[in-house]
Amino acid sequence: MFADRYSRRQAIFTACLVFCIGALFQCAAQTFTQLFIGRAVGGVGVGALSALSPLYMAEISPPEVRGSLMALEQFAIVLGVVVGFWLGFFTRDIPSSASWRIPLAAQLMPGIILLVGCAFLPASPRLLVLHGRYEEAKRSLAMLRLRTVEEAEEDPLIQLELLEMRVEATMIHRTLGTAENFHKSSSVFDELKTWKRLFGEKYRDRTMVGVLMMVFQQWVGINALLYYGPTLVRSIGFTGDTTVTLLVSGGIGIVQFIACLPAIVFIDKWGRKPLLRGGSAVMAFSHFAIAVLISLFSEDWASHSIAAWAAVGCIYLFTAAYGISLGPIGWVLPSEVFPSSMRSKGVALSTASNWINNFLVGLVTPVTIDYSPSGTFMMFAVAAFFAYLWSTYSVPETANVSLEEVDKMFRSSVGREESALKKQIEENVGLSDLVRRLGVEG
Ligand SMILES: O[C@H]1[C@H](O)[C@@H](O)[C@H](O)[C@@H](O)[C@H]1O
Repeated sequence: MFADRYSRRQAIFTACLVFCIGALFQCAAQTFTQLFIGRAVGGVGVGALSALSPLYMAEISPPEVRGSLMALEQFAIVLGVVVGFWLGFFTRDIPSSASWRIPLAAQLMPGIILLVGCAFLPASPRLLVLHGRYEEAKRSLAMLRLRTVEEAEEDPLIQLELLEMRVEATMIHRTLGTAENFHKSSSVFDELKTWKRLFGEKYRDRTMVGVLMMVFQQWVGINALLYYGPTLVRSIGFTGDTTVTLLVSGGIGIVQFIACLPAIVFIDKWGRKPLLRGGSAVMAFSHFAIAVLISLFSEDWASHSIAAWAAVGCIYLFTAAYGISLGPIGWVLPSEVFPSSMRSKGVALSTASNWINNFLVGLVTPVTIDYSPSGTFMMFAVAAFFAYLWSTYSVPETANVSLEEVDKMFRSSVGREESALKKQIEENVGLSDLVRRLGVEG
């Protein structure tokens, strides 16, 4: 709500401030309750930021490199996972509260950088267009594409981007009311109505893409490995030294981090779908192999050390496959599938799905490991298999198309009347004309 009514920047700044206050509380905590309150406040900030960042990045990126730029979010998340783990690892033996205060204080560093950095973030041109502030939108887009305003006026590609945004905004204003209405504060009832639209006929498909994306991202079990790594590693035979189990599970973060790099390079070249399909297939295979190895050898790992190492290899294989597919794409796809009018709410819902499922996996995993370690890996294998089917049959390819064109992919099922209206608007704002001219010149 805040992100739509004011600006993406203000919303990011506020969420970041909340996060920093929470982090300060945590590292200065004197009692468990204070630590708990600090975690809760920090959690509110990070929850909001995890929805706001992909939303903002999708809106400012040029289509050809949007996937790579957005995959940087995953890069940053995993960098945090790795730094957090290893900082905790190295400070764990400090014989004072510094052992946990240092890792908790480390959060403040990226928090403060972002807080200061907000002053330099250009406004989202899409939101400005939606608010009817065309001149500012042009200036902001020029800045984002490293042009002066005069150059932007001459550049047909920037003009095309701006016109596409205007067409979409006009469509939205026809359905939701004027630009002023969009900007004006709405009642709780109006807000609820907009949320309800996410589940109506027109947006249901996209809502499913956003929500399911995160269901699969979580249920293939990445956080089970990150949270319960040492326990899971013990379940595949490494029962001795705690340092070994910690090191193996610490390696999971590093593999995920390294795997993110090819994702950044290939996500726009190869597209989202091939990465999702290939990644899910490899994940299903590795989890399945671990489940089989556990059920064959768990009675006597000591005399089957090769099998135990093969299982560790499969854990790393899974992590690499996840790190190049569901990990980064989970943060890319939801922001791409929604039109501007519904993007902030759609992405917020997908992000909520991420955290809710993350929480559920965290809750369920210790119980299932206790009951059956091989069954636990089988459960993740099944989730990865469904992710494969879903990415094959339900996911649209969003690589290299503008957000407005993605909108068209879904609209094709929404009806002819609307496309006729859109054509009319395209004529009115001069988009069709520009496209014709570019076609002739090209
Ligand atoms: O994309 C991220 C990443 O893969 C993290 O390691 C994981 O902890 C998050 O839950 C996930 O959303």
